Amino acid sequence: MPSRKALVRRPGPRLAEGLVTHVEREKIDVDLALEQWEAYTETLRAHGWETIEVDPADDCPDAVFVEDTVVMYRNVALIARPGAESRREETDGVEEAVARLGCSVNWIWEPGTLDGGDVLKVGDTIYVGRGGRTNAAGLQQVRAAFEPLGARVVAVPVSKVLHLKSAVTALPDGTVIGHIPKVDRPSLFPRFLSVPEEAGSHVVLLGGPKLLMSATAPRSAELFADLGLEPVTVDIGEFEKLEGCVTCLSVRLRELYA
Ligand SMILES: NC(=O)NCCC[C@H](N)C(=O)O
Repeated sequence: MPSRKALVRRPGPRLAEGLVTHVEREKIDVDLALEQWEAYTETLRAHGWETIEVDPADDCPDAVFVEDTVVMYRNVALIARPGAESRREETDGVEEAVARLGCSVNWIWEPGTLDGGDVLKVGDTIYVGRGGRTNAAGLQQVRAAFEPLGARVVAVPVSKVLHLKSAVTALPDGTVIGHIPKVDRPSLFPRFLSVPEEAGSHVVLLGGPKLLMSATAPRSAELFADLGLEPVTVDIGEFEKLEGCVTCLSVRLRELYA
């Protein structure tokens, strides 16, 4: 049976010091962030996902954005090497967590850098964003790790947002969605649907027609509902102030066979 496990990592006390690159810094309410994180993880569980908490990394302000630390393809966990120095130590606990789950573990090595947020999988196509956090060596290492397993790696320029998945994600049928002003090259995707709000570009596939998305994109949610999908919304406002989105707060492990 394919698994339905999701790695998550609770926000630490230094969350407010998290990095901001493309947005103005705003004040973070750490208690509210924790409440939002609890509600996010509860929503995953309510939709059949077993959440597995990675050990906290309280010295790392951005550790809650666990997606950036590892990329899963089949049962292989490729441990990232974050593009921002301040995030490098976040991978330690993640390495242990995936090894404990029985994943085969591989690593991005220096001089490669890669943030998991730059990797979008659509079936066996793996889009890798080449932008502020992921360099050419990192991209090449993703090819070396996953192409022998049957993946096709497609490089995508990213200049307008932090990560590839800040610009685009995909619907259950593989259609890539994005808010045009934030997408460098929509023509790289075989099927592309534009959405009316930036936060509407970010969906986590919960299974079947259900899409987890931010409450700040009501018009995009309406568009998805009109297409027969079922948006499930969460408030992640405190994380959005740090350029986080619904995708970056978890890593779903869908292809582990227990
Ligand atoms: N995958 C993601 O979208 N991650 C968000 C990371 C936000 C964090 N403040 C950072 O700049 O690294």
